[in-house]
Amino acid sequence: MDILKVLSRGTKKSAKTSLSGGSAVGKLPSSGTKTNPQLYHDKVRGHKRKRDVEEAENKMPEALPEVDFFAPKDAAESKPAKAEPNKGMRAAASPVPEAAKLLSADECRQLLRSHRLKVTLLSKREEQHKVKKSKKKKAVVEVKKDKKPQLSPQPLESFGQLRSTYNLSRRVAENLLYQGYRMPTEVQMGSMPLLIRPDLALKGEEGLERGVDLLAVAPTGSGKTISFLVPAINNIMRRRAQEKLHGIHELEAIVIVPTRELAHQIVNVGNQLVKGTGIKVVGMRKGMALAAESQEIGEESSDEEEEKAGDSDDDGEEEEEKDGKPKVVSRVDILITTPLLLLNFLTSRSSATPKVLPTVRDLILDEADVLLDPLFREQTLGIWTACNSSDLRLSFWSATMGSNIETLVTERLTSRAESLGIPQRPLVRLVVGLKDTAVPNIVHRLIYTASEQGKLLALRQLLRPTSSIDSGPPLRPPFLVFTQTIDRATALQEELKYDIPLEAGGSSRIAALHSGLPDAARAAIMRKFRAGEIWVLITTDVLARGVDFAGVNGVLNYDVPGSSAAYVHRAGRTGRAGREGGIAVTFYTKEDIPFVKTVANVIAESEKQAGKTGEEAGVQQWLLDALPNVGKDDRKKLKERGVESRRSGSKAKITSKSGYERRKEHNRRGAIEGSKKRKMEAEDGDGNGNGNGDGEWGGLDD
Ligand SMILES: Nc1ncnc2c1ncn2[C@@H]1O[C@H](COP(=O)(O)OP(=O)(O)OP(=O)(O)O)[C@@H](O)[C@H]1O
Repeated sequence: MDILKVLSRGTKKSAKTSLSGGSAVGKLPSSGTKTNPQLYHDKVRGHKRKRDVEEAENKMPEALPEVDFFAPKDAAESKPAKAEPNKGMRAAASPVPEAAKLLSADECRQLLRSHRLKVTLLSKREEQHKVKKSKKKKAVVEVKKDKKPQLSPQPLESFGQLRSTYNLSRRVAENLLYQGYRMPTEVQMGSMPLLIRPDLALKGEEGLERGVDLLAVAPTGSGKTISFLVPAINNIMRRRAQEKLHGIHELEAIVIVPTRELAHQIVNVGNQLVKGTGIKVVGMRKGMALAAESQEIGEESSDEEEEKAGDSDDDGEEEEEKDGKPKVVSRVDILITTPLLLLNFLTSRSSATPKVLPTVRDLILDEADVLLDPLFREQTLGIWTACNSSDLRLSFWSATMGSNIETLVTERLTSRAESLGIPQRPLVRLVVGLKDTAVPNIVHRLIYTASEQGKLLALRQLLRPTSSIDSGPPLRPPFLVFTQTIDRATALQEELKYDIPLEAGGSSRIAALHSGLPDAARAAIMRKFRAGEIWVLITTDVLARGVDFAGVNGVLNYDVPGSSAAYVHRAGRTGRAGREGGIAVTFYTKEDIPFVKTVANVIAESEKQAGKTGEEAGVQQWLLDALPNVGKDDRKKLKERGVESRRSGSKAKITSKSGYERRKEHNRRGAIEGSKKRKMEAEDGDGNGNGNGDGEWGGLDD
């Protein structure tokens, strides 16, 4: 069914011409056109880069799997033609090894610079001096007066190098290639060598070649997930091969994420990458227990149960434990969890002291800035403390990272080393592009709608454009709509559910997902949205971070986000992996004017980065000049609570009914309830009605 045609029913122009002029449709993220996932592939680098790309493409096996962006992962798996085109496919997909070759210091520097990759050593001054000295011994370090030293580690030029130069497990390399990736994204270029073979990536850097802790800041949708999963998997395999530990399972890596949806997604990606390696990637669930120190090991779960836990390839519709007893999962190598779930297990009452996880060597914080924000901080730090191995390697990942988070991480690493009496591992920061800006390949629109009613009208117009593209930016389904609160998400869904024509699926095409829903309902909605059954998904910030819907064409901030970081993450749900044509629209009303400059600034900065000026820009200079600055206190309040008037009261309501209609409806409801009550009281023989009754429903306060 043609979504565009149905949604534009009743318009004079054809869907093709009236919506976006035909050719633009081909460029939408949902069209699945192959794109270059590298965001910064400027032509200045010219011939060399171009040749690299051609080489990478020539090396690809012919029978690559097709990517169907909306196929649910399990459905895609079950289609033999797509999942395993022929038996020899995996063998054919083996990456072609390239001769091991390291770039010179100058080449490294040039390549990193051309991809806007900046690598900085963030360790203590004494350590910097050490590095400074090592410069004489041909180290690749630039130390400028008071500035932190820049490093130029070996960048990953192609996935083939992972095998040849960095000795990645053949199986993992094949699994990676089988995903259909052709070339590494910038964050993969910068981080994978550092995490897989620091001795090679940082050859010549005294004190760094034994490994570093990493703080990586890279745009949304730039492939951070495999950047941390592949090294984590490979490190487990390498250590076990070296120590001749075959067929064992031990919890060696933990990935902490802020939401269940993101956890399920990472489990799915992990399961693709560990196929055939014997490694188990498991998502933490309520009531699940792990083999941890100071814990009495209970009855082991059956293999069947473990298979289920490890191989679930969905959005998390697993069954909860039925008997209420915790299930001991002894066969876990990599655990993906939200902070509270794991902390609850570590501090559960079954043991007097909190449990520790001494076997964990890799602790990964995905969306680290939110995990270390006051909201999650105690929980995250609790897990960090429980991982007490002296070999622990930490990595922190996000598209946004405030300097307060950097300071917190640095201090924590120092105090951890001191309390365990171990040398502090150097901390390296990797930044792709300009920190804290939105992904450069999307379009931004900031639209003034004056009032709440105006927002509804504007959204209806976007859903069913009736004239030309001048009437609004081309926001095409499937798209996400973000509201400030759960109540508003639910109300907006109620309001819009009849806006999609019945023959197009009607109300089933629109859904609301928020943390107030049970797990199973959340998972079902995720699955349907991925499958293309839901076209408009209304949500809160619960889906703002990390969640990867490859073919989402746009994002609508129905309510302004509470911070610039929230804007970057919400907008980043479109334009994933370098896809062009994504759009982020933000509505604002009179009430938002005191706060909207935060968003306007981040849009302006992102567009400057992307080289968009003048007419192309979503925020004009005059608007930036006209909007009032947002004070520090207001910024804080906005981040914590959003726009106050939208939390409760009449302004918080989303409805197209007038105040008069709503009062009438409310009174009618009240009258029915009152009459029922009176009837019941009469039946009970209490004719006085206890003084309640009609007085309870005095109408709405507007
Ligand atoms: N080298 C690559 N080439 C093409 N696509 C890639 C590559 N690496 C990852 N991807 C795809 O890019 C998409 C985004 O990846 P991922 O979810 O890891 O992004 P992210 O950087 O973690 O984003 P966010 O900051 O929103 O969490 C995924 O669909 C993934 O399959």
